Amino acid sequence: MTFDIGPTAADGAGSAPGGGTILLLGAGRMGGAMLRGWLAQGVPASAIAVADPSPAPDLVELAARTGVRLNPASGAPVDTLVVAVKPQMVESAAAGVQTMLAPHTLALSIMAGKTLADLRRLFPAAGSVVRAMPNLPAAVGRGATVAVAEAGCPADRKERAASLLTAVGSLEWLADEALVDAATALSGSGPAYVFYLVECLTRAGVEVGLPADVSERLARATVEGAGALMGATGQPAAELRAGVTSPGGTTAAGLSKLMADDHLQSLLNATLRAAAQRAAELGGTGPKA
Ligand SMILES: NC(=O)C1=CN([C@@H]2O[C@H](COP(=O)(O)OP(=O)(O)OC[C@H]3O[C@@H](n4cnc5c(N)ncnc54)[C@H](O)[C@@H]3O)[C@@H](O)[C@H]2O)C=CC1
Ligand SMILES: O=C(O)[C@@H]1CCC=N1
Repeated sequence: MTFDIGPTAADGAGSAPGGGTILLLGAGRMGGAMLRGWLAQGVPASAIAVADPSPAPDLVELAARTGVRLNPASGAPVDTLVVAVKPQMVESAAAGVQTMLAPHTLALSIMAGKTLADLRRLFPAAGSVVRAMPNLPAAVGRGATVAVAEAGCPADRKERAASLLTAVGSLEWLADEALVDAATALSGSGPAYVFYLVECLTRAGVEVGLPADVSERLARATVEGAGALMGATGQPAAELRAGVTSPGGTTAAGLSKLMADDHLQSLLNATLRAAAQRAAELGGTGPKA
């Protein structure tokens, strides 16, 4: 059985984002979010196949409903291979897709830590490789992604990568691959820091007397609303903060604790350093755990 998912970009296939055939290797939280974004942006389901040995029930349902191929037998090369497995899994996952790589194939990775050199070693027959780092808000079309292409990557391959990445949010191309681990620490991992802030605000609300359920609703709505306001106005964060802070008021009293001695800044500096360091460790053949 061949891996028959329609015409290839080399055949002049499709004007949909991404164009040509796509194999998504790993469709968990991030891969699944990207898949949903592509479908929402009009990438034909018939052009997409997913390889995942343990697909979640909602992914199985999505594939059945849309016609995305789930775990078809391997065969003919694809135009774009999107690598969305855990970095610790990629050595074994890569072995199964070697026959789907050809000079017209773009290997687009979203794995933390794995470098362009790693990708070149893992997918030697792919014509081009691009390393990207999206984040989980891609699930609602609000991802923030950075990407870097290997030297000499043709413009049309970068455009193909860009169309798949911008289907789920914003994209910044980085000229220096060394910055990807830093961006991973900030925007890749960043949503978790924000969710933790909501958890902490909830507990702090309880500490000052609010019922837990009220506190959680208020904490969530505050972070959602502040983010939406920042997005809608485009104003600098410091300006927006000043707008909340009446001289001698409650916010100034609260911030006098939050901003004291730059504790939070130091903590975030250490947080990003640790995350970037971990990204660096995940590169190469990487640790197993
Ligand atoms: N979760 C996040 O917020 C972000 C994750 N990433 C990157 O995305 C990648 C995936 O992360 P998640 O989606 O969070 O993980 P996940 O665990 O939700 O998904 C990984 C998927 O890979 C599948 N898988 C395992 N072995 C496989 C194999 N041999 N062949 C094909 N599929 C296989 C699993 O069944 C699972 O569905 C990682 O490399 C991570 O660094 C990047 C940005 C953000
Ligand atoms: O925690 C991780 O390794 C992945 C990469 C960025 C967000 N999640």
